Amino acid sequence: MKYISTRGGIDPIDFSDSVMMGLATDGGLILPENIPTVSEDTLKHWARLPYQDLALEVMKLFASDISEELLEDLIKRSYSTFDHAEVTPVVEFGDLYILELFHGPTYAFKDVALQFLGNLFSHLLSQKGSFMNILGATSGDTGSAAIYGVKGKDNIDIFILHPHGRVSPIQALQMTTVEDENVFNLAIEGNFDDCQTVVKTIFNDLDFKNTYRLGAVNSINWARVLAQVVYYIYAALKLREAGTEDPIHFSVPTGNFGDIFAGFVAREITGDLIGRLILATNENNILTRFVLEGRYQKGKVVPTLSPSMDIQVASNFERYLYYLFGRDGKIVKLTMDEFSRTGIITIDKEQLCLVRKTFSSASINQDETVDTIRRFYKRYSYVIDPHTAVGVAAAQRLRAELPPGPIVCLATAHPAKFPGAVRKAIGREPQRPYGLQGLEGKKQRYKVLPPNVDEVKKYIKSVGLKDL
Ligand SMILES: Cc1ncc(COP(=O)(O)O)c(C=O)c1O
Ligand SMILES: N[C@@H](CCOP(=O)(O)O)C(=O)O
Repeated sequence: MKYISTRGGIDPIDFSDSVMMGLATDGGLILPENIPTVSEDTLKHWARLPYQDLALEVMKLFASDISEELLEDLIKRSYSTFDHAEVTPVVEFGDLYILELFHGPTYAFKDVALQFLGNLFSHLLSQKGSFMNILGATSGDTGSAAIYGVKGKDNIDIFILHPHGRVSPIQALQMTTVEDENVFNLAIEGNFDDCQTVVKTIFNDLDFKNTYRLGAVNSINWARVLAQVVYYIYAALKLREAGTEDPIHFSVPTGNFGDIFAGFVAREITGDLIGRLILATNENNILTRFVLEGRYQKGKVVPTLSPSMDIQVASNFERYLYYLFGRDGKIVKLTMDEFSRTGIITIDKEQLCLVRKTFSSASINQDETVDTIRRFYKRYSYVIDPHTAVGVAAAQRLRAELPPGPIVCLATAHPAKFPGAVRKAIGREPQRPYGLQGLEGKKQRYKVLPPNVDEVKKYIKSVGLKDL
């Protein structure tokens, strides 16, 4: 399998090179040259596999330059840190299913991909005898998951930008209390979009990227998306094995469009197994407006109770546009250049029809989010986090307009990461799992910086060029 850029400006490269490249050197996002599809017989075989074995089957379709033995070892090690034997179990609640994605070390779905990516980076770097400075932006969860994926590894330093004061206090502590010397937290005086813009601008400075050997942990890195494809297929096949014949719909709390794009890829691979993808947003609803109106128009970022989704410019949306625009890199490039100038992308009616065959969408406000946590708890004695609640509320609102089929809601984070929102809903904070206890007593390390590319570069330069 070879990899290309959404903007058509790179020669095809191998999986390993695409992982190291992160953002494509032409400013686009990396995608496989094609998305393989599998037969019904293969799906029947996959349905009987444990999570790790399924991950191997799916990933080997895309990582053809990595030996099966190595891939298997990376997968086994990556998921040995999870506290559930099934890695991402599916739990039934009345007419909905919850796909629990928070059993990894930092209690959010990001661990599924970042435990794997941390191990993959480490392997590729030691093979080359090389070193990498990871640069990433977070609205709360990618940061800690990436840090936990690489902390203490001696061929990697990691620089994570988070919006100062705009992630939950526990999310901030998860990042800033890590003691390993290869971890650098930058608290940016701005919002997540500012952090992401700084990171992407720095990646587009190819001299700087090469000199400082920058690597990406955000979902601009294709390996992130790939690892997330697995749990959609795993959950859908679980329901298929349990006797469901209709296509399985997924409700996905969405911000940067990485997770739901993984759902799109899973849907392409598996034919009719997966039905509609419900794109659930909070008040930062640029993507909902796109699905409803065919217009992708930047607004202002609004802080909400689901802060990890407080995003306007969705990084992976460009990957979807590539498919929507008939895999034409030139059109994608023109469209993205236009978007940089005007802040608007508009599609025609035919394209909007295509969008709506795949996606349904709803925007859920904060009162609805709190109410959903409350009602779910009252009915099932099960606490969902505010991001998951956005997905559950969207599923409940849209159910009547979907074709027949069960809905699986992605539980993207453990509720204990967002005690404030949970307290609002049920009058008490959720029980903290072991890994989130005692954070407040620990020493914090972070540097406050303005949302300024030169300041961030200066900081990286001051600590980031190791002699090997
Ligand atoms: C808990 C949680 N839910 C949902 C999302 C949205 O996912 P994505 O950015 O892949 O759309 C995020 C952030 O990525 C998150 O941290
Ligand atoms: N919500 C994310 C934002 C970054 O998204 P990514 O999937 O591109 O890493 C976060 O928690 O940081």
